Amino acid sequence: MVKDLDFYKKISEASHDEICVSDNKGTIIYCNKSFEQNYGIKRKDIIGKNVSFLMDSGYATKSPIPEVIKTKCKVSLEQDTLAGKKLIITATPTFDSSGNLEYVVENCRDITELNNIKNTLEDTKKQVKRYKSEVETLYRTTLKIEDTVIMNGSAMKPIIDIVKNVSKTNVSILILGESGTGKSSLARHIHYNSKRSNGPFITINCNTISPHLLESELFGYTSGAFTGANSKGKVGLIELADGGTLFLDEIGDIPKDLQAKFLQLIQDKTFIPVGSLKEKKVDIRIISATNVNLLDKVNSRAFREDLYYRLNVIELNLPPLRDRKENLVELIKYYFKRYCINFNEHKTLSKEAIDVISKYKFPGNIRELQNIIQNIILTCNNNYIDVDSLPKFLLKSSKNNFSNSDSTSCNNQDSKKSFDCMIEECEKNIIINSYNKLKSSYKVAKDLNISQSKANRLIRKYTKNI
Ligand SMILES: Nc1ncnc2c1ncn2[C@@H]1O[C@H](COP(=O)(O)OP(=O)(O)OP(=O)(O)O)[C@@H](O)[C@H]1O
Repeated sequence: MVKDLDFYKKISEASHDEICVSDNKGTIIYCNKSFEQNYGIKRKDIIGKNVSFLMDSGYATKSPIPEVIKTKCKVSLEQDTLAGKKLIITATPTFDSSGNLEYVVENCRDITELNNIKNTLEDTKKQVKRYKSEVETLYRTTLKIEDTVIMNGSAMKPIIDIVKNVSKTNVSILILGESGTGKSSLARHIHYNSKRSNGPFITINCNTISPHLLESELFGYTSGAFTGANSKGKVGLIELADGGTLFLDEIGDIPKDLQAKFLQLIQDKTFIPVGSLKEKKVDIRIISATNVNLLDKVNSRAFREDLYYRLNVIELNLPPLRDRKENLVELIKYYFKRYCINFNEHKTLSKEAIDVISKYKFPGNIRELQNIIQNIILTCNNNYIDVDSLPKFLLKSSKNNFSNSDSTSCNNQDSKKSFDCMIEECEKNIIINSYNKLKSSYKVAKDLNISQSKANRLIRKYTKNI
């Protein structure tokens, strides 16, 4: 059925997209209603004028029509109008029966809203990034996570040298050391000195999340993955670490059934959320830490050997504080100054007092040192803190350490006696340190895994003069 001109005019007028037609010289001969809205100009003011009028009078910044006239080909471009619209214009040539250019038909889509959505999305992405870093800052402040890492001294030098070399790479690092030696602090130090420092630093403590929640907390889950799950699904901690560092603390406590999933994560940086069939990829650096002997766990088949070697590309062994003499002195000075500022105290610690404190064995490492320094600042009434103002257990431990070396040398002639004597001295130090720290025979028994009657007997034997 042949339709009349009115029919085509109606269609063109109803079109949400702009339609504009010029002749082969660029003179506008038709435009629909959307054109008026896009450019903020009445049809009567443009029809019969050359398209260049739009640019000359500032209604538009460019037009594809001159280019189509020149090339006789279809041209598309993006443009901003005086009316504040963002448009995508496609101009197509039409030809007469002899192949000569007859008209240029412009079709134009308003993408202002789409563009706004795109900008909002970008803003949201930026905000998410900002929130991530704010959460990290809050987390660090709430948990009073210390940023300063004091790593001077000969015992720490080999570690610092390795850290300098590996910080800029993406290799996996395994940090070993007793509790409180600074494994988490070192992991953060590596992250904040790496190319990933602007990305997130996410810590997962493998023994604090309950084993049946661990997989979904780490790898996330899809909607309806299990009863009680959030209906929208949840992004796991591993995905939150994308672009940054994932710190796996207490790595030795990863349940055996999750170790294969971790192996895939470390090898290919991919994982499958709980309840999903689709693999996800993340860009992460993995640092792990433990205070247990992981090789023992490998030997007893509690820890996968292949996972152990993937985690342990670089191994850093943090020595206990008692083996870091120069570092220990710096730490005493640093924390004394820091806590004096915190407590608004103006106190000084004598050189001799520092010497006595540094002879203590610090079984609880830096964490114990922090407690002892706070205790000294808050319990000592003098502003100048000398040896005689220090807690008794520090003086005792300092004397014990001197007498230790005496007893060893004086018994050198009688090797049997010397050996027994050394064993006794060790026992004495362990009991005194534990009792001074825990102040209860019940806790000492638990700490040292001995019966309470044995703990009582040894405490009586070694502490009668305290
Ligand atoms: N090199 C350092 N200089 C100054 N302070 C440090 C240093 N290393 C650790 N600390 C501080 O010592 C405390 C214990 O450190 P951290 O938590 O890193 O030890 P850890 O070995 O990870 O302990 P755990 O095995 O119990 O988790 C923290 O308050 C930390 O800020």
